[in-house]
Amino acid sequence: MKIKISLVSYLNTLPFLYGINKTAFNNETELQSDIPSVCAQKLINKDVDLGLVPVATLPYLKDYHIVSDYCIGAKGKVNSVLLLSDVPLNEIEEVYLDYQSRTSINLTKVLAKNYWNIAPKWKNSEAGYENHILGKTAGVIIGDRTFNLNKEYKFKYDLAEEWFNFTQLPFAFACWVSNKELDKSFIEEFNNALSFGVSHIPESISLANNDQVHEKDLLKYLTEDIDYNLDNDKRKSIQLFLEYLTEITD
Ligand SMILES: C=C(O[C@@H]1C=C(C(=O)O)C=C[C@H]1O)C(=O)O
Repeated sequence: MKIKISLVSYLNTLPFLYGINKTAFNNETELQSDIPSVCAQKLINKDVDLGLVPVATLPYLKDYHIVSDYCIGAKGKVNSVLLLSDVPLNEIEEVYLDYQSRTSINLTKVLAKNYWNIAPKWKNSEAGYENHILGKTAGVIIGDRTFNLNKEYKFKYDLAEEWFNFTQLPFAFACWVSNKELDKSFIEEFNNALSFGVSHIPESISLANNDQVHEKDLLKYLTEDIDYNLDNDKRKSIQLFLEYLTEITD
């Protein structure tokens, strides 16, 4: 039986995709490409065995295993997870929460409560909500859509940078998680594939099917902004974030 994998459909997963495709490994797997909130739901529902899922999903999984030393993380600015606003933090009254996100929308709540000391009204969103970010209504936007949008707003808060200023720690937005114990040899092979991809970032860009962003900017984003290593500081950061998350009720 093939192992079913859901991975995030954003440009920052190209190195992972490249690694999986370039190794013989893809014969053993069935890949599905989804927005992060759907990756999360599929892993929770057991529609897939393994996923690159938002870390905020972890408390909702009965049995979970972080199977890899790779993640979608950042130390300081990530540039693709933003709170966008026409007004500064202390004037924001409402915040649209990106329907594609699970981690960043919760990170926004954690930072609002513990670091920014603001208590705006949280609003769920659906496709097209970007057009309603206006005046005192701000919005969280993640992923590829931020590349062209962020010039349009006067205030732009980078959530990985804000988290770093708050905790002095890097952040991991998503990591590779299985909802069951997987074969050791599979995990090893899988990590080799990811490692191959992460060490071939320039080549992985050839998979991009996106005219939103120039190749040069994409290379900078994948090599300087995104940090793929799930090191000890990022693991510590995930634990700290999950602790803060238990205090978030709305
Ligand atoms: C940095 C990013 O991290 C993403 C943010 C996620 C979230 O907020 O739930 C989930 C997956 C990550 O890919 C991004 O894709 O821009």
